[in-house]
Amino acid sequence: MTLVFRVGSCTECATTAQSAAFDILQSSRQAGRLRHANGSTFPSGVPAMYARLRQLLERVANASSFEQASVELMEALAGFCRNNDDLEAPRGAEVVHGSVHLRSSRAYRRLIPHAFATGGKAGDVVRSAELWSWVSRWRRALIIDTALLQVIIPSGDGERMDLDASHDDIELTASVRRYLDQQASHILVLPLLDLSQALAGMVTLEFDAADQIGEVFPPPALVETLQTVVDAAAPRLLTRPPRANQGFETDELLPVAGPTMTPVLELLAAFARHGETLLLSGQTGTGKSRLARWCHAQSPRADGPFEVLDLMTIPETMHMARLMGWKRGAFTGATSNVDGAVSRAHGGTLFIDEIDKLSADTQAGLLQLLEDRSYRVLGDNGGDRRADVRFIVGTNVDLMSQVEAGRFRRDLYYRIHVLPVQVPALDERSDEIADWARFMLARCSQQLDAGDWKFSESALLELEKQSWPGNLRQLDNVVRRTHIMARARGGEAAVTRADVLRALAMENPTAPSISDHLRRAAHAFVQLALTGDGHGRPLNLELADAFAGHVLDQAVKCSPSKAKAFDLVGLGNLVEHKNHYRRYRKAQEDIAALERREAQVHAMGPLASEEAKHRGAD
Ligand SMILES: Nc1ncnc2c1ncn2[C@@H]1O[C@H](COP(=O)(O)OP(=O)(O)OP(=O)(O)O)[C@@H](O)[C@H]1O
Repeated sequence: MTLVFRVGSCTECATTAQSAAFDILQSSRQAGRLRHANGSTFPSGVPAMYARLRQLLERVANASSFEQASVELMEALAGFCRNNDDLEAPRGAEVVHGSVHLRSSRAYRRLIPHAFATGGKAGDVVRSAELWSWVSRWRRALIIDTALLQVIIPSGDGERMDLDASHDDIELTASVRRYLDQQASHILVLPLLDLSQALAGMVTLEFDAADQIGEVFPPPALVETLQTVVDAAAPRLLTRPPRANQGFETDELLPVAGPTMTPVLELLAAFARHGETLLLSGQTGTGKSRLARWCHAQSPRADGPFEVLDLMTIPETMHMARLMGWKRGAFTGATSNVDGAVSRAHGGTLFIDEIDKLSADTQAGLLQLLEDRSYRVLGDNGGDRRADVRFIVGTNVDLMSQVEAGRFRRDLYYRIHVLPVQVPALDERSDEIADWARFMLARCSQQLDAGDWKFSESALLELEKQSWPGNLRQLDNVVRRTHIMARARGGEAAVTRADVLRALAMENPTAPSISDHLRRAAHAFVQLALTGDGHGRPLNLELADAFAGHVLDQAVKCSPSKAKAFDLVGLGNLVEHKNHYRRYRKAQEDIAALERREAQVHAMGPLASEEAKHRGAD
C-alpha cells in the first residue's frame, strides 16, 4: 500500500502529516509488516531511527525558543553520529562543534554555536562565508576535508573538488585555508530548507576524525540520515520564536536597544569577540558607525584605538595613502612621514565606512592586508609591516551587486563577507522610535543648555506613525527642528504633537532640501581644498562666495530681466540705487576666481595637499 500525504505550505499540516507517517511506520514495524518499496524489509535500525526522529520533533516543537530547538537538533544529530551501528559508519570519530545558521542570502539573522562535551568553547565557532556560498550554490550536503582541502559532495558518486585547484565555482582564499586548517578534520554542511524549499540557513557539524582523512567522512548513508533529520525538523525549528529578549544594557555607545534589535545585537556581541572581519550593511543613517564603535568596546581590543576611515570623504586617489600611510619623499610634496589608518589602529579596530567606494588599486592592497595581515607604507623601503588590526567595514549598498557590475573585486567581497550583519532600517524597528526620540531630544537640549525638554505622548505617537527613509539621522534632524520650533514658540519645556507636525511638514525625503544641496556643495568645496597644492595654501574659504555668485548668475539667466532677477533673490534695493551692476560684476569675478583656483589645484595633483594636511602629524 502506498500512502501519499499531500500537505500545503503550512507548518501544522506538514508536521501532522509527518506524525501520521511515523505512527503508521511504527505500528507496521510492530506488526512486522514493514516493507521497502522494492519489497525487501527495512533494515532493523530504520524504524528505530524514525522513533528517535519523532522524539526529536516533539522536543523541537516544545522548545521554548529557536535557540533551544537548535541545540536539541544538534544534540540529536550528534546522537545519530555516535550511535550509528545500523548505518555502518566508521567509529572513532567525534563531533566536536555544531552550529545552526539562520541566514538571508546576504546576512546572518541568527547563529547558534554549540560545543559538544568533548569540544572547545562554543564561542570559538564562527563559520566562514565560503561554506555559505557553496551550500547556497549547490543546495546540498557538503563535506570539507580540511586536511586535504577538498570539498566533497557525498551524495551520488562522492564528487571531490580540490579547494586548491582554481575551480570556477569555488572562491578560496589563503585565509580560508588557514581557517580550515585550524578546525576539526571534517566539516559537514547541511542546508536548512523551509517548507517552500527556500534556503533559510545551514547546519554545520565539525568532526575530529583524523583517521578518516582522505575518506568520504561522514559516510554518505550517515549524511543522508542527518539531512533527513534536518529536513524533518526544519519546519518546526524555523517557526520557533526567538529567545525572549534578554535585554541589552544601554550605555552612551548604545543608548537604545529595542526588542527588534536584540538578535542583531546578540550577533554583534558574539562576533565582536572574534578577530574576523565584520561587515555591517544597512541603509544610510541606521547607526552602523556607532554600532561599529560599540562592537569595538565589546571586543578584547577595547583598550586599543578605534579608527575610522570614511571613504566617502576621501578622494579616490588618496585611498591607498590614507589607508597605508606614507614616507617623506614618497611622492612630490611628501615632506614628512604620515601614519595611515592601519598603523593608527594598531592594537585596536579600524572601521572602513562606505567600503563600496574603495578605489580599484586600494581594493588589491586591502585584500593583501586582510590575507597576510601585512602592509607597506608608501615610499617605505624597509619592507612590509605587520598589521595588528581588527577590521569592521560598513556599506549601505548591496555589495554583491557591485561585484556583479564589476566594480568590486569578488575575492575581496568573500574576504570581507565573513561575518555579515544587516542593520535593520528604523521602519523595521519602530519599537525603538520613541526611545530614540527621547534620547535625541535630551541630547540636543543638553547641548544647548536649554533645560529638561520632554515629548508629550501624542507627539511621540506622531513620530512612531511616520516612515523614516533617512533612518536615525532623519529622526535626529526632525527632533532638533522640533526642539528649535518648540523653543521659539515659548511656554513650558514640552514638545507637543503640533510642534512635531510642523517640523514634519518641512520634510520631503524624496526631494533634497536646499540645506542638502548646500551641504553637498560644501562637501565638494572641502574635497577640492583637500586636493590643494601642499604649500600651505588651502582653498581659501572666501572662494566659497562664488556660491552666492552662482545663485545670482542663475537668477539672471532664468529671469526676463536683471531687475527681476535681483528682486527674486531679495536684492531689489540695489536696482533702485543702480548698484546692481557692480554686484553682478562681483558675482562673476567670484565665480571666475574659484574656477581659476580649481584649475590650478587639479594641475598640482592630488597627493600633495594630503601631505600638507598631515604636516606636523609626526
Ligand atoms: N549610538 C548612537 N548614539 C547617538 N546617536 C546615534 C547612535 N546611533 C545613531 N545615532 C544617530 O544616527 C545618526 C546616524 O548614525 P551613523 O552615522 O552611525 O549611521 P550610518 O548607518 O553609519 O550612516 P552612513 O551609512 O550614512 O554612514 C547619527 O548622526 C546620530 O544622530
